[in-house]
Amino acid sequence: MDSLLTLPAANGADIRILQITDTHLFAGKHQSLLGVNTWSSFDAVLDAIMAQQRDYDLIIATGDLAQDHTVEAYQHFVAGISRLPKPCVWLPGNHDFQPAMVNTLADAGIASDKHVLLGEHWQLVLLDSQVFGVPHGMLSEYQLEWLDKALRLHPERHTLVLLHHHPLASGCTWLDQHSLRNPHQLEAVLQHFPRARNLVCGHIHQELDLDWHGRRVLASPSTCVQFKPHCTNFTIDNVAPGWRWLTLKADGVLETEVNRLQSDLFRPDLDSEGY
Ligand SMILES: Nc1ncnc2c1ncn2[C@@H]1O[C@@H]2COP(=O)(O)O[C@H]2[C@H]1O
Ligand SMILES: [Fe+2]
Repeated sequence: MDSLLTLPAANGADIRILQITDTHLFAGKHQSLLGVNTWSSFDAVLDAIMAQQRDYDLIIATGDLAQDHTVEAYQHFVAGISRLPKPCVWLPGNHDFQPAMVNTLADAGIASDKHVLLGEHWQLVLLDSQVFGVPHGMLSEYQLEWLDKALRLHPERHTLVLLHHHPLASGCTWLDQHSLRNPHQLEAVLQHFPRARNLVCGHIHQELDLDWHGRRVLASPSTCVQFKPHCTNFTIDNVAPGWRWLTLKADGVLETEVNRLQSDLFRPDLDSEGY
């Protein structure tokens, strides 16, 4: 089992987390995805987060950190995220290339732990739902067994489960063909753990807050291009890059808010038909 990271709550009992997702960085800092320079938009998001001067304990990076499989793209992620003076944990998305990702992030001292104990009352578990080479997700038997084992260690803790792929229909037909293919198996594990009530994902580049079998599933904007909610076919949204704040309260309540860049510097090419 992956090692266990333990972080104290810096501010009383509440835990505050910053989610960054789907940075889609390239080897070249000049390169763009659907008309958005992904390094510049990530950098602008980091500037805006720093300007907020909020206190927080941990950063979670929920996949698709690189678009082009290169070590250089992960080095750019490291250079950016290192501007924020907090620990970061991460999981892979469908576009990630784990041989480059694992080593580059580890070499930079970014924790590879997938089970994090947060203060006295909470824990995070980070899952790998990548099926290499395809956009949809699947949790392997290994991942499901590991999740079960991790949750059995601390069933009394309130739990946030993180994975890249959304486990339920998002309302975008074209994205729902790329969802997690075995959500029933995830549900079968989670049903034994009533305190595992909250899930956070990336992948769908939009803000969502949905009920899934009595659990809460949050999806979050990308730091680059956004997809328009409730569309049948591929549709880019003309809203700014964003990030999510989460506050985990001692009694198990989760409070959250999405923030976006105020500038309109990162407008995508709305006529693009995919990538
Ligand atoms: N036009 C399209 N139709 C369907 N899927 C697409 C299209 N363009 C891109 N995709 C895939 O949809 C995925 C959604 O988010 P990702 O960034 O993981 O990667 C995207 C691509 O793999
Ligand atoms: Fe993705």
